[in-house]
Amino acid sequence: MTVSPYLGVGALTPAFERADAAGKGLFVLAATSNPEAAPLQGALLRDGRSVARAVVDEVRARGHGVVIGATGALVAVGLDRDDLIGMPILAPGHGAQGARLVDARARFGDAADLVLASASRSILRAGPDGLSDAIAAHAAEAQW
Ligand SMILES: O=c1ccn([C@@H]2O[C@H](COP(=O)(O)O)[C@@H](O)[C@H]2O)c(=O)[nH]1
Repeated sequence: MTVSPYLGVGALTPAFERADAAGKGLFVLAATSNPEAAPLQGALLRDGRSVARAVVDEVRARGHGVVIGATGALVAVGLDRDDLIGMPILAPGHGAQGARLVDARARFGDAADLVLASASRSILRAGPDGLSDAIAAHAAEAQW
């Protein structure tokens, strides 16, 4: 499940606890793929970290995953890909939003090992008859 930290990561404690009890994981929005996000998610806190970095740090401490879009530059939201190593990452933005699955390793480096790359419209628009080919083509690109 994907959840928003806008009320503070601590406010998600009941969701973390519920997920932990079920042996599941949450993805917390940290650096989303929409271009409007960067000014907010890249804003600096009093301790010098960006909002996105603080979300990543707090979610890592709780043992869950983050949403890191595949589109904009990580540096624009105060992130380095090495900050993400070892965390489950849900990465939307592939396909219709412009990011290419073949670029995931270059974008995420060693953090790519735990990237769950998502693409929806670029597969669905193939329609029922083209769906399996579209999935196969995307899967072929997603070899990192
Ligand atoms: O940062 C984010 C977080 C969520 N989404 C959602 O993912 C899918 C993307 O669909 P595509 O067709 O692959 O673009 C959509 O439901 C978004 O609301 C996101 O795009 N970016």
